[in-house]
Amino acid sequence: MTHQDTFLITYSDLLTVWQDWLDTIPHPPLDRWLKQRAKYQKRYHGGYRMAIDNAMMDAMRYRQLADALEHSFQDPGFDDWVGWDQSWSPNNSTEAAPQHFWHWLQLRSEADWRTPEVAQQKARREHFIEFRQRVANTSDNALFMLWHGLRPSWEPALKRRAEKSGWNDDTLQHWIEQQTHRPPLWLRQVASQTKPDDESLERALKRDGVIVHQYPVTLGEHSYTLHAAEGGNDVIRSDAFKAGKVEIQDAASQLICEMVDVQPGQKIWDACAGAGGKTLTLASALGKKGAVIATDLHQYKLDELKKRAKRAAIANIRNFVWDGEAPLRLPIEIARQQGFDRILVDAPCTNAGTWRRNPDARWRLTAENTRELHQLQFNLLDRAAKSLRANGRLIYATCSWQVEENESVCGRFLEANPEFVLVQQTLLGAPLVDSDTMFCAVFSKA
Ligand SMILES: C[S@@+](CC[C@H](N)C(=O)[O-])C[C@H]1O[C@@H](n2cnc3c(N)ncnc32)[C@H](O)[C@@H]1O
Repeated sequence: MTHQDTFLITYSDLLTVWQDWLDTIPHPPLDRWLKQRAKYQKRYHGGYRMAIDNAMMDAMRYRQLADALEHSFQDPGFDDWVGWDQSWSPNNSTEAAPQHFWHWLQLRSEADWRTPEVAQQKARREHFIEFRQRVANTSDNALFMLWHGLRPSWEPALKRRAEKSGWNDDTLQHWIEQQTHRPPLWLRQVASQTKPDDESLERALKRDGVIVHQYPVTLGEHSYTLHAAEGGNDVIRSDAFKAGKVEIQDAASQLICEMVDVQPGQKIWDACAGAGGKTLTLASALGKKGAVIATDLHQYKLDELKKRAKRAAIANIRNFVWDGEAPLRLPIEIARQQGFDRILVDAPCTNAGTWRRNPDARWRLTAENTRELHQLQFNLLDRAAKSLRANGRLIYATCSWQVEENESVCGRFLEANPEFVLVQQTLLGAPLVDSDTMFCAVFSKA
């Protein structure tokens, strides 16, 4: 049963929340905006708030498709979706009037919203069924992508991804289908540095009514057991979470940390640490020996990292701002050992691999933005690399599937830094795992 089944959303609420979001310029990330909004809109709480949030996420996924359905309803033979996409913009779409927009969305997401009758309702429903049939029978990737909430003009970039990762047509289609729904909430057990772990994650969370499932994942020659919460909404209210025994971290992020291959006693630099999702994982993998230096462009993110480290009782993290404009001035103990043993560059990116959780991020993807990020990613990797000691490992990661942000950056880096060798580069997460899609490359230095 979905939340829409239980909490019937009124049309006026759908319109109000959506219009408020459209009027908030520049558009903030939708999930953060919804969370903020819920603080002062007390009317939307509990299950009703979740139903509204889900409706907004669906609207975000299928906003282009709703316009396409309206367009093809007015012009039934139309099929040049790549051409149509080029003149479509999420910021000035004029195709579907609000009542039609929500009608198409309701059909696509099979939701039980209380929307009003629309003119030609029967003909519209028939058109929708016929369109869905066309998608089921099509070999046209552009139409298939449109139906699953992806812009048809991204097809060449996705094809490049499929080629690089050796995906066949079924794998590509599976990845496209995955983009229509959220992955589960992935969890990581935090190894305490002060107390031995006395119980499993499953048992600790079960007391608070959260069911945890185990998933075996193989990465190269290694096998790992990852955990995901069923439903997941109660995790942050659980005692285990409050006591810092469990962190929420996507499966692909956890696999990136595995690829860092932390060994006790090492000195690690997490160069784009943000609020420290990966820093905490690396620091707890070190145990009591070794240290992580966490840097980021933004102090406020590092402040959040400090709070999280305190909650998890992790003491071997130092942090300060690094803006990536020049190589890092090495702290004295790192200079003494002639550089870090491991450097992770978890670079800023388009976040194209996180569209399942953040459907709004897809409408911010542009070729220009990708080009600018490619340059920034290369600069950060190239400058961070200067701080690695001989025989150390440099790890480059993004949460994007785009070749231009990943393999292309790595290729350019190798050309500029012949003392480095590429050990491995791979996409992590979806389509193989039900999670976000990320990229990770490991370099060693002679
Ligand atoms: C992908 S996020 C890092 C996520 C983080 N590692 C985690 O696991 O939660 C990229 C980070 O790079 C930072 N960043 C952006 N531009 C930067 C720059 N020029 N120098 C250093 N960090 C930068 C951003 O503030 C952001 O926190």
